[in-house]
Amino acid sequence: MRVYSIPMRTRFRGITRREGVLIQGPAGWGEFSPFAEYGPGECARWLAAAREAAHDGWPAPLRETIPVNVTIPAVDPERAHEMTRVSGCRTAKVKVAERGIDPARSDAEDLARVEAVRDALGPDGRVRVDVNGAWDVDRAARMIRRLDRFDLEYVEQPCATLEELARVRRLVDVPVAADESIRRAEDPLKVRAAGAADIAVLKVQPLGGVRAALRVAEQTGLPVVVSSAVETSVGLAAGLALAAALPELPYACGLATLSLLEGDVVVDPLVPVDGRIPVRRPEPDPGALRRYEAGADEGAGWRRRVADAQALMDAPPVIAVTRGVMP
Ligand SMILES: O=C(O)CCC(=O)c1ccccc1C(=O)O
Ligand SMILES: [Mg+2]
Repeated sequence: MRVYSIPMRTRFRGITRREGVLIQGPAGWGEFSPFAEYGPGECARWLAAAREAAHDGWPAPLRETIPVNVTIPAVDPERAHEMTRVSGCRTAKVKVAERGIDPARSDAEDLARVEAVRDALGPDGRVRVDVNGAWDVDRAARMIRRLDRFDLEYVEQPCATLEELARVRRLVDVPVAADESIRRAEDPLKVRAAGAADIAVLKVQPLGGVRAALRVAEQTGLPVVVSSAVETSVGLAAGLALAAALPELPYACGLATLSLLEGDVVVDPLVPVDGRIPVRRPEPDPGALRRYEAGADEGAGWRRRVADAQALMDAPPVIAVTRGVMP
């Protein structure tokens, strides 16, 4: 087990270093990198994904390369333009509604950032925005209409609840994608029943592995966008395996996130070439693992997190009988 700590190039979700654990098993390496605010219950699913990678491997791929979007954090318009241009991607996902700033200023900055990204891509590029649930229904309807001046492919998680997503979906023409409503929900399948989304954003670690995510894809019946949790190439490889195994892949995936990190644990990172990432599984490099090895305190904290998640996974499922959603 190796614990890594890699500085972020750009602040993302309020974090400036990405940390996690890499485990090795007979099938290869797996990544366990839940964000700091996730408790043991959620972490157990992230650990199941790492165990699948290390012990079972993944279903056979149906495609050799995966089209991807560049991910643009809440940066100024000049930086957003530059990041889009150098990515080589023809689809961009722009983060909007950054927390902790005054809404009027945030709305103006979001419009300027999306305008810059549209300018960098030209008229045939695709632009989607990710709100991470920050808007209420009125602000969502108003902002989606204003941002759609720059022609939006879809809007990801405009509001926090399923009920709000369903209302926004009826108010605007831009398709709605659900992310947190799937990845942090007790029952990811409620999204479809609620009529809350046109598209499902699926992430391997929060859903408990490639096979678990494939089951969610099948059961929601919605078109899927595979996205990363901002992982090293070890974690990204699992996302590529999911994208490669899906029967249909109509959208570019959010797997081009390595450029948000200052480095990686492999020597041949999973980065896009002409907007696509080849489906492969690079091995961690001993030198890179040493370079980004976490300090003793962080290492001890992560070992404890793994042990806590492990204990929960091995314990008998106390609530399984009342849930009725077990596969
Ligand atoms: O989808 C992408 O383009 C990149 C991944 C991404 O945005 C993300 C990464 C880590 C945590 C949350 C999110 C998110 O989609 O909200
Ligand atoms: Mg999202």
